[in-house]
Amino acid sequence: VSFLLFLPIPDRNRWSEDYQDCRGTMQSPININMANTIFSPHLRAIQLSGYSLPANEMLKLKNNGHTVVLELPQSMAITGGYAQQYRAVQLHLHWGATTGPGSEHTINGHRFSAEIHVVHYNTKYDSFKEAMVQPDGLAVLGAFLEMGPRDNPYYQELLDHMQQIQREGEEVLVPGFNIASLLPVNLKYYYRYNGSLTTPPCYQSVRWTVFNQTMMISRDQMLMLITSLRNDDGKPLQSNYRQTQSLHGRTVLASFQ
Ligand SMILES: NS(=O)(=O)c1c(F)c(F)c(SCCc2ccc(C(=O)O)cc2)c(F)c1NC1CCCCCCC1
Ligand SMILES: [Zn+2]
Repeated sequence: VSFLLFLPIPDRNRWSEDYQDCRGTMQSPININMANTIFSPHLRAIQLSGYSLPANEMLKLKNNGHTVVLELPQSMAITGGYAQQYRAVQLHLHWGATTGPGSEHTINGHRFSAEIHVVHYNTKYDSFKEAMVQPDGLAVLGAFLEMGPRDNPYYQELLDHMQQIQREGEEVLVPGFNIASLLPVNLKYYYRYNGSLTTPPCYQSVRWTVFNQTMMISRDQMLMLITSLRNDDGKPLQSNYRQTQSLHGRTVLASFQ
């Protein structure tokens, strides 16, 4: 038994892949091969409630060293498109660098410029912390961002403040706005699969929705996103996406044909 004393004890603060769930068989992100998705007519349009926040509701925007996180009130909820109701926790982004794109999910092997994740927890659990270890505990809405000819005024609500949180740990308060404007207008067309958090502890507790419609922001806005933040080493916070994981036989459903 004495050799057990010499086993390395994982450092709880190290966001590394030595958490056992990170080596599980239901990991995210994944490549979505459109030819292998299954059309499911019972997948209803996603319904959002309470997403339009008044300007006097201030939200915390934080550089946590890995991404930019906007904390969200639990008054925001998913009320359609899932079997149960989910309440919002936070949203954050994944992006690349000037050398290449940075979405987490890929479609037919194509990586998009960036990806937004809006994280929610199942209200059948008392708290997010309790929910995030349950198989039906979390719902994350994901949408791809691409570069287009015009500035996106809704993403500008976040990008306006990135210069104020350049260093890890810095945070700023931003006025509320309609968070639904960060997601596609059409919430009917999406992919659905069971997966995980894409960062340690990699809990396999996420019912993923990846929208088919892509959001457009301008080239200048994308540059702002990929050049504003520094990580805990003071280096540019870029390409903060995890490699795609094996499906291990999982099926990806599509709400459209
Ligand atoms: N794609 S994702 O949803 O898995 C995801 C990532 F890929 C992420 F990379 C992140 S950020 C990395 C995890 C982290 C690090 C520091 C802090 C802090 O100092 O407060 C907090 C979290 C990140 F925050 C999230 N989402 C989080 C999952 C991690 C822990 C619970 C918080 C809610 C959702
Ligand atoms: Zn994410």
